[in-house]
Amino acid sequence: MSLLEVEDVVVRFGGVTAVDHAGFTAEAGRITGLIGPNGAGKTTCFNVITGLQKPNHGTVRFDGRAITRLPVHRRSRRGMGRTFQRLEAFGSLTVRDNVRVARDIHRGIAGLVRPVGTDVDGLLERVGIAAYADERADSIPTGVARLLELARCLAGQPKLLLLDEPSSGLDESETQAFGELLAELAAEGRGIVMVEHDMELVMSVCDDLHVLDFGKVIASGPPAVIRADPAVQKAYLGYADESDDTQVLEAIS
Ligand SMILES: Nc1ncnc2c1ncn2[C@@H]1O[C@H](COP(=O)(O)OP(=O)(O)OP(=O)(O)O)[C@@H](O)[C@H]1O
Repeated sequence: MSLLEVEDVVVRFGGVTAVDHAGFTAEAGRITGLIGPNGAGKTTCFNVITGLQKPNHGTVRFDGRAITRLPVHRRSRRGMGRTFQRLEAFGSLTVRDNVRVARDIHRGIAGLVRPVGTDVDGLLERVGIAAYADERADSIPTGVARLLELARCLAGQPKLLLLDEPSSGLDESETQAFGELLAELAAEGRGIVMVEHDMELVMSVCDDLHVLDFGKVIASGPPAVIRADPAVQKAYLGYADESDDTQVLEAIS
């Protein structure tokens, strides 16, 4: 049994079929990449998994149970954590208080009455931003803010982490350090699924990849297999003139 199972999911927006009978899995202890050209349906899949988007058809199973009809907060309680491409921290709070609030909210009423659980300063150390603990979140560099997003997500002690464009705004050395941190977090048993355009990061850090094109999963497998898959190369080659995907051509060819 996989930690996450997405089965035959369809999402339509009027005449647009954003996700077209897509199915894929993600395992505990592994990093799974969801990749594909712009508009392929990656974010819509994330929204279906986390409960922000109701599918027209299909099932999502998490940790052995169907969650397709559960609201966002109940999926979160069951151990699903998500970061967003747009940074979501509270700007007027310090970095430490942002993580503290995330932890206490996750614990619900119990968290507000008796705020114990995740060691906030330990978490800041863990992701490498302890030096910024007392800074306001709206004054920190983007690279630190990305790590703060991750710390806020980890504060809920998720079994599955869903990361939407986590390396966006990071420079090369920050991206490399981030990849190493993700590998450590997965090695501790968490499942990680990420949507990411930085193909160098994807190819170096992911254990498994699923490639979406026009809402369909056109290939699944380890990075070496995906890189050599003619259908994947064709899907990206069709978008060769779009700057975002230029890197993909370099990475997969
Ligand atoms: N709320 C919406 N209403 C109408 N169409 C939508 C909506 N959300 C997404 N779409 C369309 O669904 C398709 C898939 O979009 P989605 O954002 O899931 O793709 P993506 O792979 O995440 O793209 P990107 O890499 O550019 O973020 C696109 O054609 C998009 O225009």
